Amino acid sequence: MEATTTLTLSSSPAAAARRSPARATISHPHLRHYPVRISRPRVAQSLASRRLSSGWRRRRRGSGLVVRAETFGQLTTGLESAWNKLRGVDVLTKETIVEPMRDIRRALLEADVSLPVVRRFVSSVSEKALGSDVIRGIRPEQQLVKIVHDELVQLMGGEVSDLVFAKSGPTVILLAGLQGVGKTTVCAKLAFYLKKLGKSCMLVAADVYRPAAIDQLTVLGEQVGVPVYSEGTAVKPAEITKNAVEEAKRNNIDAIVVDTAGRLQIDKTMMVELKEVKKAVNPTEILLVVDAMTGQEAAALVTTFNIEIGISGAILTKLDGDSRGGAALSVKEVSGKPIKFVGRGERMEDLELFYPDRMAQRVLGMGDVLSFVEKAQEVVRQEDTMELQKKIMSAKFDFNDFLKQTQNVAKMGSMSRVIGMIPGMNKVTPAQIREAEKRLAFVESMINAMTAEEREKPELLAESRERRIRVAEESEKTEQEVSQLVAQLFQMRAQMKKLMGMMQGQEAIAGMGDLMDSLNADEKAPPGTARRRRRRSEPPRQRELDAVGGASRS
Ligand SMILES: Nc1nc2c(ncn2[C@@H]2O[C@H](COP(=O)(O)OP(=O)(O)OP(=O)(O)O)[C@@H](O)[C@H]2O)c(=O)[nH]1
Repeated sequence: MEATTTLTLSSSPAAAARRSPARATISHPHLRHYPVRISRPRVAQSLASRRLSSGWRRRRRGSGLVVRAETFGQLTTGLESAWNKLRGVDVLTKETIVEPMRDIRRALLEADVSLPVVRRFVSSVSEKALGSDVIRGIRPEQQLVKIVHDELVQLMGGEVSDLVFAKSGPTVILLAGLQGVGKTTVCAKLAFYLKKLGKSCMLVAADVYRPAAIDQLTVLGEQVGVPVYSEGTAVKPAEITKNAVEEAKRNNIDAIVVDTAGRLQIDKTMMVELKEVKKAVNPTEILLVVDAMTGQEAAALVTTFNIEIGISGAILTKLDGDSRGGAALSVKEVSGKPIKFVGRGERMEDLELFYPDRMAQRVLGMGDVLSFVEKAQEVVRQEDTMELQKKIMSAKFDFNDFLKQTQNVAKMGSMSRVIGMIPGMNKVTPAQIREAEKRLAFVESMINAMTAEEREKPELLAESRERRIRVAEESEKTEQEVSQLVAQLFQMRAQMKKLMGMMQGQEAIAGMGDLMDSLNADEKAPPGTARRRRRRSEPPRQRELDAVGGASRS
């Protein structure tokens, strides 16, 4: 059964002249889940009140983190109160997430995301928050930031949706959109983008109702250095576009971008005209240009155009303005069509591919926390911990584990930027971490020179000087250095027992500090010193130490 759309428009000519909002109620079977109320985009308002943000604003939060916020300042702040509600909370539970979820819901609604989208989002975040594992060293609020980030990415379509190019013949990109949304500017920006990709391009003036639009396109074409195809205002847009495709073929042009007429509101003539162009040239891409400042209305518009003519995606303009975020967050979810590009200013280079991941980071303004959580997840896998715990319990911590742990500490080094954020880690200085990274290369070469058996049974090395000499020769280190490494492993076994007690919660990361001490300890100490120091802490097995100590002396 073919779907039908009913548009009920109510706007007096006088009101239209004043550009007051025209209301349109869409009823369509596909919109069952997303009842939307469309009002004509607040074009005049958005143009008049455009307050361009001055780029990134840096703010320092109470937590001591440097947080960045861009256009979605209000949304970012709203979400921030959700994280704040988790201060002092140890774990995410049904009870502890009630308040933060309420804040997230409020923040999204205030950002003009439609209610059904917000409901689904909040329920999905709650589910993930309750089902998430406790990760050592990560505070509940940091965990929630990460969950919300991942959900935002999904909400916006997950992956970047790049332009599609025709397999043969010129790629035809048809642009549609209401008046004043930035369509003509986008035409030129796209041409600029295509040129950067090394594609030849031509602009097509198919807005036959406004001679000024043709002039504007001609000027912009000159600005970006691409030809503009025009047949004036007397020919039908479908005809012009068809002829333009032929012209592009003759001149071996890779892509054409077609500028069509914008209207103050969705009307039948506009849709019919677009359908005719579509039928005449079968465009590779049909992109609807929408104004980000219109919030969820932008998402509803994309839905309507998709139902009416079938589009391949949307371009969101004026994201540098007062956008609250609703459009960027809702378009994909509501319409099923991806946002392909975003406009962030009036210059030709201000058009970028839409990356859901980057956008989510911008919304949250917490890139640092996110990369920290990701890195910590990578470094401190729970399974690894369990495995390590078992090994320590059975005193089987060997050179393979030693290497893994050393690598982990070095990995943490790459995040020394956020070191202060890690509970218990602030006592480890970035300089120490850098030292650990250097040490890793040193240690790795010796461990690589060991046989698999020696790595698993360090006792073999402790008991045999020949083995140590062989490892030293193969790794181009001194025998003394190898002896020291072996001694260090046994020392670590002893210290690991201490670490075990701290394996749960934040304390475990603090244990990394001990690990660091252990790695750095005795590094420059002469053989034998390690032994004395060790006696002060928990002593490892005497036989092992004697063997290594003896080896050092021998
Ligand atoms: N700040 C900002 N302004 C933009 C952006 N894109 C377009 N504009 C401005 O928006 C105004 C309208 O852009 P046009 O390209 O003329 O819009 P249009 O959709 O072609 O309008 P009609 O031709 O009337 O249908 C111009 O002043 C553009 O410079 C953007 O991403 N950011």
